[in-house]
Amino acid sequence: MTVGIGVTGATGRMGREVVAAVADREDCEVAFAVNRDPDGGDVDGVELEAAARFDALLSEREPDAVIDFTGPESAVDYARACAETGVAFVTGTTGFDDDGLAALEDAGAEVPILHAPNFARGVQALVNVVGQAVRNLPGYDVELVETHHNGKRDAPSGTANRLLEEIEENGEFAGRTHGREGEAPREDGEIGVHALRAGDITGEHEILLAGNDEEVRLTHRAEDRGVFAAGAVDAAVWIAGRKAGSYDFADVIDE
Ligand SMILES: NC(=O)C1=CN([C@@H]2O[C@H](COP(=O)(O)OP(=O)(O)OC[C@H]3O[C@@H](n4cnc5c(N)ncnc54)[C@H](OP(=O)(O)O)[C@@H]3O)[C@@H](O)[C@H]2O)C=CC1
Ligand SMILES: O=C(O)C1=N[C@H](C(=O)O)C[C@H](O)C1
Repeated sequence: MTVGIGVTGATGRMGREVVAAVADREDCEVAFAVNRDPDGGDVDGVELEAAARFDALLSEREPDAVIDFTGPESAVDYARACAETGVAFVTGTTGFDDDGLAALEDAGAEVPILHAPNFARGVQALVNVVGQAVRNLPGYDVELVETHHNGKRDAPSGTANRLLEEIEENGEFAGRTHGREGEAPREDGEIGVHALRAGDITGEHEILLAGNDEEVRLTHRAEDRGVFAAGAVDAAVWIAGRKAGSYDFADVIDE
């Protein structure tokens, strides 16, 4: 079976990668690719359609899944449209507020929804090991540094927030300190969080644990956005045809 995939934000940094990743595989095909101002253009030879026609395209082309890397507002709109038409929805978009996350959860009651802040398999491995490191090193100072390109909207990154949740679940901490300035000595138990934005850096996350005259640095560096696109396409192929529910990238990897 060939999995038909609709792509949103198709002219974005990630949308382009997703179209290319789908085209590279034999088990799926692009059902449609939308952006807000298609202007007769294409991505990798795939004709662009107007995002305003998204709902109509779901009915006309009947994709098995949609892959979305856009912004939190549009991702929620796209998820709702998929829920109404019975199409599975995979989103790598980050920066959702609580209402946005709740809207994705609601859509998951109608169709399969998979939301992951990072589709790199190495990041999933990092999430798994960071909890163990924190458990093994109680009382060590923890700092997280994430570095991304200068066009990124949200900070800290979705991945950083996921890693912070894992850190907090596995140790006793006083809270997060976002950057430091002026008279700002480190408080016991705080987790320092630092977001760097420069150039076209794909995405780096480092957790530093220090104490007891030693330091541990756990680092993931994505060298190409293709790694995220490949994971998202794996997720779309995996989710197509599944029952309604809210899924995670760990479900794809662990199966
Ligand atoms: N989970 C993961 O592995 C990864 C997640 N991301 C996340 O993916 C998202 C997109 O990142 P990136 O590709 O770099 O961003 P870009 O800004 O390069 O692209 C975003 C695309 O989304 C579209 N878009 C934005 N807002 C709207 C809207 N209101 N309605 C319709 N379309 C909209 C834009 O479309 P148009 O061209 O029409 O303006 C644009 O093509 C971010 O949230 C980022 O954090 C990024 C990389 C990996
Ligand atoms: O915006 C990006 O580029 C990325 N965003 C994701 C995030 O916010 O964690 C994942 C990746 O690091 C790239």
